[in-house]
Parts: sequence; C-alpha cells; structure tokens
Amino acid sequence: MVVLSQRQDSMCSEAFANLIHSVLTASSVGKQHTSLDKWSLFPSLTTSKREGAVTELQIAEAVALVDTLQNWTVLDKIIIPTKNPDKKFVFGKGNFQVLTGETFMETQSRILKERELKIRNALEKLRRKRSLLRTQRRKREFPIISVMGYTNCGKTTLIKALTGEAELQPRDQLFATLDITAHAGYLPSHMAVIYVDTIGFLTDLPHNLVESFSATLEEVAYSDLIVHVRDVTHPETILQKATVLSVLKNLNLPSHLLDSMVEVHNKVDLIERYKPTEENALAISALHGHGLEELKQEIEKKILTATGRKILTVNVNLEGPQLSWLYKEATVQEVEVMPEDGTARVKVIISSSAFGRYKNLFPNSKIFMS
Ligand SMILES: Nc1nc2c(ncn2[C@@H]2O[C@H](COP(=O)(O)OP(=O)(O)OP(=O)(O)O)[C@@H](O)[C@H]2O)c(=O)[nH]1
Ligand SMILES: [Mg+2]
Repeated sequence: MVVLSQRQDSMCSEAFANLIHSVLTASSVGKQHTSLDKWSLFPSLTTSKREGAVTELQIAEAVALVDTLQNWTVLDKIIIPTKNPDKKFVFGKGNFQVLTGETFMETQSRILKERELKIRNALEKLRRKRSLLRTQRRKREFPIISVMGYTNCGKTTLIKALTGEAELQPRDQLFATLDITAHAGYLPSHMAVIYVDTIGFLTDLPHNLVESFSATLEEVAYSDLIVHVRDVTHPETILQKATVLSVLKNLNLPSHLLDSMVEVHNKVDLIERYKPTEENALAISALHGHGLEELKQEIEKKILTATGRKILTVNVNLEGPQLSWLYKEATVQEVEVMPEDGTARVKVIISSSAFGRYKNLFPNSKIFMS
C-alpha cells in the first residue's frame, strides 16, 4: 500500500494527492513494469472536478504528469521514470519527491511548458494544412469524409484500415493525433475519397485549450460527411458521445452534415455478440477489420447523396467521343464492349452538372439508371 502525503506548497491539496494515489492503486500495484492505463485516471478526474475537489489547473497537471509516465516498478516505493532518463518521480511512504534536485513544482511547470510547445507546434502545422484542405474542397475533385470522435476511440486505426496506409500510427495514448491529416481511400464503387483524421475530443478540456481545439475543427465544415467513431467498450462511452455531439453543435456546421452523420461503434471485438442500441449505428472492429465493408457501403450511399453524384450505366458508340469524354469528366467504373454493334455499356459515377452536360452533348446516348 502506498500513502501519499499532502504536498507542502499551495498547489497540492489533499484531494490532488488522493487523486494521484487512487490512480496508482487502481492500476495493479505490485506488478513489475506495468504500463499505466491513463483511462483509469479519467473517471476520478471528472468526478473530483464535478465535486469541486480539484481545479482545472490541477487536472491539466495530472494529465501532463500521467502523460509522461511510461512504466513503473513497485518495490517498497513507487518509482516512476519520466521520458528524461535522469529524472524520476518517487512516491514513497509519507512523501513524494522528484529525484534530480528539481522541485516538484519545477518539474510540473517544465512538463506543462513542454506540452504547450508541442501543442503550439502542432497548431502551426495545422494552419498550413488547413488551407490545403480548403483548396482541395474548392476544386471539388474528391469527396471529403471527416472522421471524428473522442480521444482514443480508434479514429486513426479506422482510417488506416480503410485506406491501407501503413505509416499511420494509432497509439494507446491521449491525443495521439495532434494534427488533422488527409488520407486517400476507395469506396466499393472505386470512387476515390479523402478521409480526414481529426484530433480527439475530451470532456472538461482546460479552458485555455478549448479555443485551439475548436480552431482545428473548423475544417470539418468543408467536408461532405462526418463519421463519428465511438469506443463502445469505454465505461463513459455515453458521456463521450454527448461531448462530441455538443462540440459539433457549437461548431455551427451546416445542418445536413449533422443530419447525415454516420455513427460507428468501434472495438466490438472486445464485447461478445455486441448489438448497437442506436438505430443506424454500425458495429465494427477497426483493429480486426470487422464490419468495414458495410461501413464503406454506407459511406458511399451518403457521399453519393451529399455530393449529388449518381452511378449510372450509359450506352456509348465506340467510334464517337463519348467514352473519352466520360473518362475525363466522370469516374468510369466498368466498360463492357458489345463487338456486334460497335458500342459499349459504361458504368460511371458522375456529378449532376457533368450529367447535364453529357445529356446535352450526346442526346442520343441511351442511359440506364442504376
Ligand atoms: N480492441 C480494439 N482496439 C482498438 C480498436 N480500434 C482501435 N483500437 C486501439 O485503441 C487505441 C487508440 O487507437 P487510435 O486509432 O490511436 O485512436 P484515436 O481515436 O486516433 O486517438 P487520438 O488520436 O488520441 O484521438 C490503440 O491502442 C488501438 O490499437 C478495435 O477495433 N479493437
Ligand atoms: Mg488518432
């Protein structure tokens, strides 16, 4: 059993010490080299905050502290190595101190500064990326799908599975993704789309960070579809859903984006025979690839509606210019040549405006709606 004393300085209340203590004891004390489950921290943090026992600053401190922990070893005291090999936190009986000469306050303030710098750098990169996405949207070449959800719900894992992009790095860590990034993928009808990986949401985000996070989400307004990923194995999954929906509402997104949102229940490999209670929600395991075909079908259906694209089959004369026109102006999916009459049946995905032009240019071409 480890006892944490109240810190002498004004920053540390007994509640804060208890908080850290409960996290440490909750995470199987006694095992050697146990990796710390950050999620065990969050229920105590949110409850303590609601009860007024700790402040937002202290929560930010605790999050920053826990974020630096990699593994820990329990002997008669708990020794927590930080990312810096020369510095360790020691939680012993009746006291806790930092081994390095650096005071606990100094360490905390350094951690917060490092974290702030990381976020500032990420925001700077984002600003540059955002204008890229905006240009892409203006060109309207590829439909854009924003993948959103609470931090750690599996957004990056899902995009990796949908696009096959090997270099994407999902991590069991809060805010693994600090950047919005775009990734190309294909829907079942071979339509190319762009998936946008976004920063995870967090309940009770410290005030000074709210603005920065909302700024990163502005881009979502430019997408054609939102996929809301949920970790349905998380004990607070319902609160997380409410947080995500309320943040999305405050972003003043066009109402069709909110109405057409696809809700995905992820990590169902961890729950036996999972059945979503929400109507229209799709159960998947991004990690094991379950349910992804159904999800792609659903995304395709919604993207076709959202972007005014149609899938149709047209009959073209192979001697005329129709086929090359279609290759240029639409996405050709299949060409079935009829050698007996020199024509071909061509299956295409075409935007409403291109379809209008096609009908004007080739009024005699036979069209089969699918
Ligand atoms: N068992 C299981 N684990 C999953 C699944 N999907 C994701 N994970 C794990 O959940 C953790 C977080 O995954 P990420 O894809 O990084 O989550 P994220 O939503 O991008 O997280 P942030 O970028 O921090 O917001 C990783 O350890 C993944 O391996 C799943 O379907 N099943
Ligand atoms: Mg991520």
